[in-house]
Amino acid sequence: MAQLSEKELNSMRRRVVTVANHLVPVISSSNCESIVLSNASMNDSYHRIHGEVPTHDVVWRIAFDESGKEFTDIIYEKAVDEGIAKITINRPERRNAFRPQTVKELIRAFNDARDDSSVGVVILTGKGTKAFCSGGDQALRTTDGYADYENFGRLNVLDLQVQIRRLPKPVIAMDACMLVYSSFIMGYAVGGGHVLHMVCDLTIAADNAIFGQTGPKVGSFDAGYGSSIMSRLVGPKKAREMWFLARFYNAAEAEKMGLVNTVVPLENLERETIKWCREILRNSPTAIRVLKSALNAVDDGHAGLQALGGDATLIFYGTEEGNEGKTAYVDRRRPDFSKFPRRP
Ligand SMILES: CC(C)(COP(=O)(O)OP(=O)(O)OC[C@H]1O[C@@H](n2cnc3c(N)ncnc32)[C@H](O)[C@@H]1OP(=O)(O)O)[C@@H](O)C(=O)NCCC(=O)NCCSC(=O)c1cc(O)c2ccccc2c1O
Repeated sequence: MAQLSEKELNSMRRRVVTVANHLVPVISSSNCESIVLSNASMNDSYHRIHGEVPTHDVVWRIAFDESGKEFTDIIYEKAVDEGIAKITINRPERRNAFRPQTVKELIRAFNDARDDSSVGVVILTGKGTKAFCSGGDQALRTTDGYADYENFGRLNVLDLQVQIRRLPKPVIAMDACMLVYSSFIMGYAVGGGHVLHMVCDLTIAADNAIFGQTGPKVGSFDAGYGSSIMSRLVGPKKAREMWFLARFYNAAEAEKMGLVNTVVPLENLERETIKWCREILRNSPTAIRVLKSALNAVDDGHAGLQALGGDATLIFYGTEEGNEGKTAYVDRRRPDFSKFPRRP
């Protein structure tokens, strides 16, 4: 066999490292232990230049909305010197069930996170160790939705779902739910709370999270995103199973179904979620923005095209060609587009 030159050997080594870099660390559903990437796979030029994702603890500070109003049903925080916002549903005594007020506050916080250009990723989670969110507060259900301080009902969580879907920054559901109950452990992202995590871009689940729809058991259903996005995530047959039987699924089953991105031990949940945030924040915000709208576009019809089209306009405004049109208008002269190529 012909001897390989040193150059060929180096080239082969580089190819092996490149392939290794595309291997994703596997989380075993049974024991949820991370299989750590070998050092070799981190020895490429990207990692040499960028180094490891930092693992230091986040320092959170309480945030307010643009009018400085205090929140009652949620906790809104931003990481000091990092582009991460965290929104926590704060009704642990109701398993973080939401009422209209909760949803109004969530909408204000998400609006703020969208408008704050220092924020690049938003985490949505639930307070305490027992639930991410158990959906609409059934004690406040009326004949026309959910009512707290008003004389009419609302289904305003539907507006929140749309807001998360269209937010031009990734939203990560952090399912930190754990309930130590006698000798077994469980936690809940169910009903409208389950829909909220599905609408988020990514879901990182604790190993003891529990997922499911309850609607048909309590005389309710989400025939909007709760059905269509679920069908996309888990496939039409599983979606029917989830809705018709209204069973609960553990984190390993949810991962297998494609409902969540990864499952980690509860004690690592926030650390892992922050790591994902930091990895995202290293990347081009515009690339991520356009990718989010592109990934949604085909399912979102006119609204999806509008978001993707808006991103194209946003980028075009930053070009010399786009600027020539505006400048000519302001200067009251004819625009000269002749210098711009008509690309193949
Ligand atoms: C989540 C549970 C499985 C947890 O069970 P567990 O045994 O651990 O705890 P308890 O059941 O004892 O609950 C403790 C405490 O919390 C109260 N609580 C829990 N969830 C809710 C809730 N959703 N609403 C009101 N209160 C809740 C519970 O009553 C206890 O209070 P105490 O005073 O007794 O201590 C279990 O709690 C559970 O199954 N919860 C109900 C889940 C559910 O059915 N959610 C509603 C589904 S429908 C929905 O969410 C919905 C909302 C919308 O806005 C829509 C809009 C448009 C279309 C569809 C919508 C929709 O379907």
